[in-house]
Amino acid sequence: MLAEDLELIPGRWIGSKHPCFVIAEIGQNHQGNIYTAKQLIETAKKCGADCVKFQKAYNGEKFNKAALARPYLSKHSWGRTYGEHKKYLEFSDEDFRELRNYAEKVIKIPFTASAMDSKSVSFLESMKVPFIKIGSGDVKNIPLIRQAAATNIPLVISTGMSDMEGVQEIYATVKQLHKKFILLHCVSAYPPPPREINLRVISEFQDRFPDVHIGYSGHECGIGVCLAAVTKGARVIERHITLDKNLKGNDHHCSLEPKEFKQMVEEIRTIEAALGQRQKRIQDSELPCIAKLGKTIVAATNLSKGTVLTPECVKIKVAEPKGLDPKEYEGRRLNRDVAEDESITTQCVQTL
Ligand SMILES: CC(=O)N[C@H](C=O)[C@@H](O)[C@H](O)[C@H](O)COP(=O)(O)O
Ligand SMILES: C=C(OP(=O)(O)O)C(=O)O
Repeated sequence: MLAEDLELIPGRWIGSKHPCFVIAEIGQNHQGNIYTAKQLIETAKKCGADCVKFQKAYNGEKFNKAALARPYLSKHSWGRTYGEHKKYLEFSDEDFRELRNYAEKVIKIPFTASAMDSKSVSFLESMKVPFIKIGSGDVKNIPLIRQAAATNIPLVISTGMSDMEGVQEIYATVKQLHKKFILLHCVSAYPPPPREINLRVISEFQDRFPDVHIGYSGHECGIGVCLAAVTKGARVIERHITLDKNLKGNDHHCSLEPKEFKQMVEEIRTIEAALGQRQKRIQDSELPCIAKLGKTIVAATNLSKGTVLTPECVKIKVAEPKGLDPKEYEGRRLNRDVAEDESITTQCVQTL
C-alpha cells in the first residue's frame, strides 16, 4: 500500500503532491547562546525552511558518568571533558520554552527537537511539539523509539549508523503503533565522503517501506546531494544551518550558511516544479521556439504543378513562411508550381 499523506505540522502535509518539507537543524550550532539560537531561528525562516529543530538531551540521561568524564581535546570542545562540553551547549527546559515561543509566536516558524533520551521524549511530549525527531544516535534505542511512538506524535527518524536490518526493526516497532512516521536516510559523518552517501538507499527504502514517506538528512558539504535526494523522491530534507562555517563546533563546517540554505530551498522548489509528469508532449513555452526554429519542407528544385511529392522533391529547413512538417509531403501532389527553396505550404498541395 502506498504511503498516505501525513500531516507533520498542523496544516502542512507530506506526500507526493505536497512540497518537500525542509528542516533547518540548528542542533548545537547556537554555541550554547540563546541569542545566537534566536538569530538562527530568524535566519532559517528567511531562508525558507519549513521548521527549525534543536537537540534536546539531559546529559545525565544521555551519557553515563564515564562518558561525561572523558577528556574532550578537540578544537571544537567547550570544556576539558565531554561532560563540561555538553553542559556548556545544553539549553534548559526554560530556554527551550522561550525558544519555542520565539520561533512560533515571533518568527512564525514551527519548532521541534530531537529527543536524545527518555526524559527528553517526555519533555517534548509535554511541550506538544508537532513532531518528534529521533536522531541517528538512537537508531538502536528501540525502547526510546517505542516510547516516542506511543505518544502518538508524528516521528521523523534518522537512520545513520545503521544497516538495513536495524531500519527494518525501527519500521516494525513504530508500525505496531501507527504509520505517522518518516524514515530519513542519513550517513553520520561530518562530512561523509560522496562515495559513502549511497543516495540509492532512498529508493531501497521506498521499495521496502512503501507505506511510509522517505527523506534524507545530509551532512555533506554543499547542496547538490540534497537536491539529488529530492529528485529521488525525498519528501523531507534536513540540513544543519549555521551563521558561519568557520565557527568553533563539530557541525559548522558541513552546515549551510544562510545564502546556501536559501539557495537549497529555492532549488528544491524549482526541482519540484520541474519534475512534472511522465507524459512527453509539446509544452506551451516551446511554441515560440517552434515558430522561430522549427523545421518544415521546401522545394529541393523547381517543381511544377501536378508533381507527386517524393523525398527527392523536398529539403527540410527553417523556412519562411512555415511549410508542412517534414513528413507531411507523403501522399500529396502540388496544385501549383513551386520554385526551388520556396516553402511547401498546405496551400500548394492536395491529397492524392
Ligand atoms: C549523531 C548525532 O547526534 N549527530 C548530531 C546531528 O547531526 C550532531 O549535531 C552531534 O550532536 C554533533 O556532531 C556532536 O558534536 P560534539 O561531539 O562536538 O558535541
Ligand atoms: C542526530 C540527529 O540527526 P541526524 O541523525 O539526522 O543527523 C538529530 O536530529 O539530533
